[in-house]
Amino acid sequence: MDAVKDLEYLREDPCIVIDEVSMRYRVPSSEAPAADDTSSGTARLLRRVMAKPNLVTVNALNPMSLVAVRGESIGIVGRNGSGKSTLMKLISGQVKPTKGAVYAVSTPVMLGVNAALVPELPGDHNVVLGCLAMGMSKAQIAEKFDEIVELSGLEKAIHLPMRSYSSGMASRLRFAIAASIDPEILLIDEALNTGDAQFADRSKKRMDELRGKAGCVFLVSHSLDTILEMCTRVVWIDKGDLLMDGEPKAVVNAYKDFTRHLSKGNNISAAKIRTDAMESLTVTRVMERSTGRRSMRTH
Ligand SMILES: Nc1ncnc2c1ncn2[C@@H]1O[C@H](COP(=O)(O)OP(=O)(O)OP(=O)(O)O)[C@@H](O)[C@H]1O
Repeated sequence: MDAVKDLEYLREDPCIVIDEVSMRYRVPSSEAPAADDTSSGTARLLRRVMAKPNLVTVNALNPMSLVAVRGESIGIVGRNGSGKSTLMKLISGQVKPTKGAVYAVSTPVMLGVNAALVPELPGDHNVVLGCLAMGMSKAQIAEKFDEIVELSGLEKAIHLPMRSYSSGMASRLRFAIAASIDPEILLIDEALNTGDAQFADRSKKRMDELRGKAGCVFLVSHSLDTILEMCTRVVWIDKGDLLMDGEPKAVVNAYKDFTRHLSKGNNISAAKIRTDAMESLTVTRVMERSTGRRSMRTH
């Protein structure tokens, strides 16, 4: 991820600039490519299983630009597979875009996944490792250690190897480690939230504190109430396309309307809502450095 050096040239006070970013995955597919395969049933299936898989392209995100300014809490909504997590991974630098670039004023922290931990080591050793990986000094780790262990709620299990943890316990530890720093850019992907009810309460409290301190927050959630409660701006993505970007109520209502039509089988009216949303989108363009790096929004 590149740092933006000349941010003062940009409109407003950006934390993140997403410049014409797109993401394509190449994945093996078992679908038979050969149209001339006339064999049927098991013979065809066997042929497919034995054959070298053909690679297909998945367009996870089509080119899109966004500028997130300081003080914004941006919710990302969309159907399953629409590209929300991919966008978060691009912002956090976990994956590189196929095209375009993401610029950030500081390293974005994705809650719960950034800590690279070692399953063979006990939880407390992993706390130290995870904190070092996030760039904390020994003194900072010593200061935060008890807080992290307490937030994880692992109690005596903190001394056991991580490989003996349930997936919920492991994600609690990762969350507690990641939440120990106060990032300027905070990313929360609700899909990663696998803790139980008691932990959900504790993590929500810490998340609220972090949101309060962060310069800018991105939140992916299927809970539209959570989005409305927490966000100052909402982005709707569908099948890799940016459809809407704006005031939370307006975007959430349009998205709800869209899914309501889809669930009733009104595909044509749902498609119209999609087209209308896309046509009235105000597109962000990040202009070339030679013209003075600026972002502007045009219809
Ligand atoms: N590592 C990967 N390799 C190949 N394809 C991927 C990969 N990750 C995601 N995809 C594909 O990219 C598209 C977008 O996926 P993504 O996980 O970003 O969607 P999402 O909006 O977060 O979905 P959900 O709401 O179900 O979590 C999907 O078609 C998915 O199959």
